[in-house]
Amino acid sequence: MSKTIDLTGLRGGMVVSCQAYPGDATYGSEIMVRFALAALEGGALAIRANSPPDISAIKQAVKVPVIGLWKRVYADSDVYITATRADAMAVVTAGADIVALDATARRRPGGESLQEVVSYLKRETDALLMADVSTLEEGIQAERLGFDIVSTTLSGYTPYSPQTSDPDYALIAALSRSIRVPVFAEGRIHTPEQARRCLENGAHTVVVGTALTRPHVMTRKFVDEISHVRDRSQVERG
Ligand SMILES: CC(=O)N[C@H](C=O)[C@@H](O)[C@H](O)[C@H](O)COP(=O)(O)O
Repeated sequence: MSKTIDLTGLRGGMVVSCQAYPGDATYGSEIMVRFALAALEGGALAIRANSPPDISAIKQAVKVPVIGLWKRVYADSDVYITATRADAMAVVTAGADIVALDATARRRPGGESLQEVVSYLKRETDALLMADVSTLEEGIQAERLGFDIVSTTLSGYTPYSPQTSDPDYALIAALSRSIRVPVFAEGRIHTPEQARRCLENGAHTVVVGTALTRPHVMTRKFVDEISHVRDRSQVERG
């Protein structure tokens, strides 16, 4: 699959992000493939995945578009989602149809500029480019640089964007009014109602991760919520 991917096929639909970190009980490419297959059974139209091994395993198991990224920590930069040209190329080589990259204006590892990375990928690959942004300005700039999709992924994860527990509906709406490329709503979408509200605010497609593919995080949310009641009833019982 290459640039022939028709993004209109994803309009109004859902992407499931299948990611786990070393140490998670769900860590490992085989399990990510299972999550991806389950997502497709449920009607997801594409998969988002992290790291070349997971991308390649999922690509072999599914026919839908795969959005790939590679999260890596660099000592000289806060950028960690497909931070370098080399990381982006590894994602493409693993088979991603769409490469997601941090598209903030922050300094990148080794001082590479976002513009250089985008120009290089446009010249050397057929993959579509998805800009993970945290503000309206970053989204507008990403469209100017030639990104094919802008996603609200990083809202709440840069120090200068709103830190909320909800999806950033305001950013989704502002981007949808201001740019022509498809706007994906991503980040803290935990319920079907929230996903629907993202679309009602202008999102082209919604991306859901944690609520579906990080069961330990969701379990913790339940446990934390009910623990207040349990603590109270224990105090009352003496
Ligand atoms: C900020 C960051 O690093 N986001 C990552 C991007 O790939 C993933 O950890 C998220 O799971 C993904 O964006 C989906 O969001 P949520 O898991 O909230 O549904």
